Amino acid sequence: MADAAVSVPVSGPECDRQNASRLTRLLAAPSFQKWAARFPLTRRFVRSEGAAMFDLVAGFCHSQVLYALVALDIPKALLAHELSLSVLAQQGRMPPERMAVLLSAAMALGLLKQRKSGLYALTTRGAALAGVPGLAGMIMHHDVLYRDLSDPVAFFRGEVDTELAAFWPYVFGAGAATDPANAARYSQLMADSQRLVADDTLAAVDFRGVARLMDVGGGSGAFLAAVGAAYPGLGMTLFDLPAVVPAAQDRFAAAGMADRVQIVPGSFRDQPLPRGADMISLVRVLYDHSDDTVVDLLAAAHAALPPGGRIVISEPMTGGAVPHRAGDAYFALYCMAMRTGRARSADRIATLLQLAGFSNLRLPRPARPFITSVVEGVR
Ligand SMILES: C[S@@+](CC[C@H](N)C(=O)[O-])C[C@H]1O[C@@H](n2cnc3c(N)ncnc32)[C@H](O)[C@@H]1O
Repeated sequence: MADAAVSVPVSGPECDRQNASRLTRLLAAPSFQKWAARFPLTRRFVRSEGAAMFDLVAGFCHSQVLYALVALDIPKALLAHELSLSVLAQQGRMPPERMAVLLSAAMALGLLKQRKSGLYALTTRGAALAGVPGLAGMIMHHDVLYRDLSDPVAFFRGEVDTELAAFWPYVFGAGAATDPANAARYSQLMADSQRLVADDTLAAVDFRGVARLMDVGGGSGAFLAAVGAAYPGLGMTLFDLPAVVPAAQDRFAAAGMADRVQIVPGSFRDQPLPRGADMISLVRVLYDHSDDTVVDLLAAAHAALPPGGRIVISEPMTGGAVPHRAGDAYFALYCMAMRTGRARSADRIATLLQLAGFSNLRLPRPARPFITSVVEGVR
């Protein structure tokens, strides 16, 4: 474990002892906490703050309960049948008393419930675990991020040789991302979770009047297939790495869209983007890359669009000046573990778009910031 010694300046613009001292120190004092926990006007607040603090303390156990449930396929099994402890223990190959601890933990987290008969069933939240596309896959690949975060101080200091970066080999450049098996693995994870992202992007952006949409870094085409289904007259271009795009052919053929889509293999780091589209989308692409790569990519998008052409960025974003849990306490860490990645606020993305020459920026309020947020601009 890395040492956590801190040295702070004793005075000056970087250290305000006066402000920090009064209320915060009072709140932290055990004697004040003891009094506030009993005083009728503060009692409820102190209890709920205590419970919220304990949730943070125990959050890593909650994640592992979730992981075990999914790894043991319990949500899927309970979607098909309500089951007894002994059946679940047998299926999980563990003693019933240990399975009972897991199931009680899942009940405490609101994922399972137990009938009077003793059978276990899914709650509404548990049903999401079984049914939300891509959620199980996302949870299962967290074993990698969990290892990367095992020494969090070293992680934040940048001293960990993170494993997550190897899961997304293109962060090391297009030349490192030529293995089709690896490309298929990450593309499947992305495609599985794309439906919700596409739903929220379609709700935030009006694609009417667009003749051709080019999805850059479009993976195996799940986003274009969703937009193409909603806008039957739309022409489409998919641009992604050569190891990735072959999977898109089958998707578009199965959706009866093959004649509407042009598939262009290539790397936006090494070549200009194809022209001919009047709208470009970048869905969950910018946050994989450093500012330098993003500046070049947005300039390439600007060059590829005609005047009046539109650009849409859709990806999970941070809260900027108002940090939020999904963006700032999850995606920001995830992107950091990818090494080249960086979660950005909508304002920061809007600034980068402006620097690339885009105007008329739109930042619609996201419906579900943990799924995606959107920023739109016009060339
Ligand atoms: C996180 S995935 C997102 C895929 C898809 N847009 C989605 O949301 O499901 C990032 C995509 O960018 C592609 N990509 C990364 N580097 C690239 C490059 N240099 N040129 C073209 N595509 C690239 C990857 O192959 C991958 O499909």
